[in-house]
Amino acid sequence: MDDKAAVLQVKELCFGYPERKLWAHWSVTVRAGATLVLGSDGSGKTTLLQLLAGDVLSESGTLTLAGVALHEDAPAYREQVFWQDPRSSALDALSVQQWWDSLPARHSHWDAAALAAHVAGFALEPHLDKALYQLSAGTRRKVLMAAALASGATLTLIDEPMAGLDRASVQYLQQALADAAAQPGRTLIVAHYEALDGLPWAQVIELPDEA
Ligand SMILES: Nc1ncnc2c1ncn2[C@@H]1O[C@H](COP(=O)(O)OP(=O)(O)OP(=O)(O)O)[C@@H](O)[C@H]1O
Repeated sequence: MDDKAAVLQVKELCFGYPERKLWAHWSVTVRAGATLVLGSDGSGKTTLLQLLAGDVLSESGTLTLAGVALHEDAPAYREQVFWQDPRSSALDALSVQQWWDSLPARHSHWDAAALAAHVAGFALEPHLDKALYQLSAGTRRKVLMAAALASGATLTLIDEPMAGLDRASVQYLQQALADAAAQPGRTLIVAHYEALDGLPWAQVIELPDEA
């Protein structure tokens, strides 16, 4: 692979939980566009996204995003990343609009026009003043996807995008993901348990099943 096209380089990553070794000296190069992390339940998809976000630190190895190494300048690395764990309750008390309003300060390429398009595409208008804890799982997921897509981040990490989505939203999401992945300088890494046909994956990273 041409290293000039590499956006994210993972070298010699080692990480595991006490009862589950997940990566031993694992290396991968991710290019711009959309990459699928494919794995069954418990294969480590969420953990990998947390590591790539710099949210969980590896035991050893290096992560370099657009030339910035996590171990050398963690704030500059993290500034380039959009990651929100869908299972986290940290944002529960905020309204949808309050959470979104906090994001342009963190993401310098935030695209307000794109967010407005995603509000329409996911039919989110009636939910903007509700607190996140009041939302159904599917609506919460759409709120998160709208932010991820509008973030303009160099690296956007998305966990299980289709969970709880109605058919119309799945179709909208597929198109919106493809459009975001075509934006110059953006890399989207999407974790899912099956192939998600219909998206122009630049790369597929398969994780082995839990032993
Ligand atoms: N904080 C933790 N402490 C200990 N073990 C953990 C922790 N988080 C995850 N694990 C274990 O690590 C493995 C990978 O979990 P992870 O959630 O990353 O997988 P996943 O592919 O996202 O699965 P799922 O889709 O079921 O969430 C599993 O065996 C899980 O039980």
